[in-house]
Amino acid sequence: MSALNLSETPKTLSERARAALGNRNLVFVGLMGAGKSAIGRMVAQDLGLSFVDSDHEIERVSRMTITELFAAYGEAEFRALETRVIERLLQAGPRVVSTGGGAFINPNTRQRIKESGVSVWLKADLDVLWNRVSRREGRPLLKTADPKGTLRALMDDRYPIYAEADLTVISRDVRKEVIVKDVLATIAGLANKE
Ligand SMILES: Nc1ncnc2c1ncn2[C@@H]1O[C@H](COP(=O)(O)OP(=O)(O)OP(=O)(O)O)[C@@H](O)[C@H]1O
Ligand SMILES: O=C(O)C1=C[C@@H](O)[C@@H](O)[C@H](O)C1
Ligand SMILES: [Mg+2]
Repeated sequence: MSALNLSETPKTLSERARAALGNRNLVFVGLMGAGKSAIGRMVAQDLGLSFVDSDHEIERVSRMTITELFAAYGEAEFRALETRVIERLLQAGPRVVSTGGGAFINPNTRQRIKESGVSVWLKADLDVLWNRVSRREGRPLLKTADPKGTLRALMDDRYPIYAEADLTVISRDVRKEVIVKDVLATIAGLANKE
């Protein structure tokens, strides 16, 4: 029989995840609709860290929406701005950073994320993503004749790259709190691997 150590208070899941993260940023990557913004904000709250979303930060500094930026300057300029903004956001950690869907695809940004934090890929299947993104405008890459086909093509192109993230959590149709708990448990599990 093992002795009960009363001096050690059991840590909560959030506390264990926070300890495993240490001084590193937590960076969410994945496709549009995966839940990076929604889940990232909730995880930050549980970890007691500040939260920032790169799409929102880009809109704030440019005083334009992402749709307006794409229309006025094109995707290449948007990507250049995104790279600079994320570089800056990663410097002020530890914090939780949710990135735009294309950010991790850029090799420089991917390298910076690898250096400054723990990355979590929120991975979802096509129908989950489609269900979520088809409800809201504001995603210029999906303004095509066949947006669901475009989303499928983005999955084919990008999933091998998102797979380079440190951790993967399946984003599915369950309550957001369930996904948050999965994320925290996966981060807490890092402590056993490192
Ligand atoms: N587990 C979930 N259950 C139900 N709805 C969810 C879940 N996760 C996210 N959502 C909803 O799906 C929508 C898309 O999520 P969110 O905006 O967080 O995705 P995103 O990954 O940030 O996408 P983007 O790359 O376009 O910014 C939001 O309305 C969000 O509230
Ligand atoms: O997947 C993408 O490339 C994008 C996703 C969004 O978060 C925005 O950053 C923008 O619409 C581009
Ligand atoms: Mg988002």
